[in-house]
Amino acid sequence: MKAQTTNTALTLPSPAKLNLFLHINGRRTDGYHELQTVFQFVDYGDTLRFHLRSDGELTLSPSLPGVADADNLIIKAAKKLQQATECTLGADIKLEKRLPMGGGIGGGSSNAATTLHGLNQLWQLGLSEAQLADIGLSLGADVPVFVRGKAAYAEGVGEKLRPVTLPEPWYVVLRPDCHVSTAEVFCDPALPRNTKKLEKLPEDLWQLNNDCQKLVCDKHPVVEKALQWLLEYAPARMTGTGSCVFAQFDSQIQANACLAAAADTYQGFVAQGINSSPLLKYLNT
Ligand SMILES: C[C@@](CO)(OP(=O)(O)O)[C@H](O)COP(=O)(O)OP(=O)(O)OC[C@H]1O[C@@H](n2ccc(N)nc2=O)[C@H](O)[C@@H]1O
Ligand SMILES: Nc1ncnc2c1ncn2[C@@H]1O[C@H](COP(=O)(O)OP(=O)(O)O)[C@@H](O)[C@H]1O
Repeated sequence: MKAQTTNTALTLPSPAKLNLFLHINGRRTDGYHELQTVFQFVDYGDTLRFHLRSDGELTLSPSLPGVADADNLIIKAAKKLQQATECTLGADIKLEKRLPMGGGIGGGSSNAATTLHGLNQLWQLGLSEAQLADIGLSLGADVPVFVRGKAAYAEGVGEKLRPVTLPEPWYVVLRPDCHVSTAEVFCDPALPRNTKKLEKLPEDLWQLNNDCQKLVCDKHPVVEKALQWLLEYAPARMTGTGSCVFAQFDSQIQANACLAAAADTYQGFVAQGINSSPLLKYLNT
């Protein structure tokens, strides 16, 4: 993506993330779950273009199918920022959506984080990354890691972040033809919620699990099928609460070959794991 920055317009990337493992350690009194996970970004995602308006209005185009603009995390993030800073400026926002929705790759949360950074810059608000991450947390547990832009070992509800340096392999990410709601997974009585807290991250994260995987695979056979298909090729697992599944490869050539073999049956993409979000490169801070 080419950087296009003027005083009145700004184009920014909005990458996906993978949860390399996901442990659920307990449930808080507010219903949210304590978890441990490692987030890594991939060099594949949406693009957002912000154009300054002086009248305070916020517009989004195109709208997402099935999501009212007022419920879109992009508009919600922009409104939160206006409220937090009493800013009277607005923006026309264009969204180029590539990431599947409800796939556990954090597209909505990433869009929210890119919007917070983008408008902070366009409106010259001068909020710190920590202030943006705080606003982000009120929009979703996954937003802070996208605001910080560093691969991280996360605890709490996903907001206590410690940057980690991971290998940057190639991934095939497949999107089985089903939408999994994060809230539904966390409400399910069959979800395991008492995995013992790790004291220390092991070197090899493949020896850990995604605690949501079995439940989602049992409920959605298409997810189980896609996972079994990938496992024929490489170590594979589900990301977040699904439905996307991913497999890890040493080279882009191997990953492309796997995706090509999947193409008749599954939609998906190849991307490299990256420890620093491409968003950071475009910010003035
Ligand atoms: C669990 C993860 C792993 O990355 O799942 P994915 O959404 O990526 O699949 C995320 O942290 C999700 O983050 P995010 O998608 O921002 O979640 P939120 O909008 O805050 O919450 C959606 C719903 O999930 C439940 N929820 C979410 C996070 C958490 N730690 N405990 C929960 O119980 C809550 O019931 C909440 O109503
Ligand atoms: N900008 C957005 N992009 C994607 N989804 C959004 C957005 N705004 C709101 N949503 C809603 O959030 C839900 C979860 O989206 P997403 O973040 O893509 O999935 P996940 O949390 O599984 O990774 C979507 O199904 C959609 O209803």
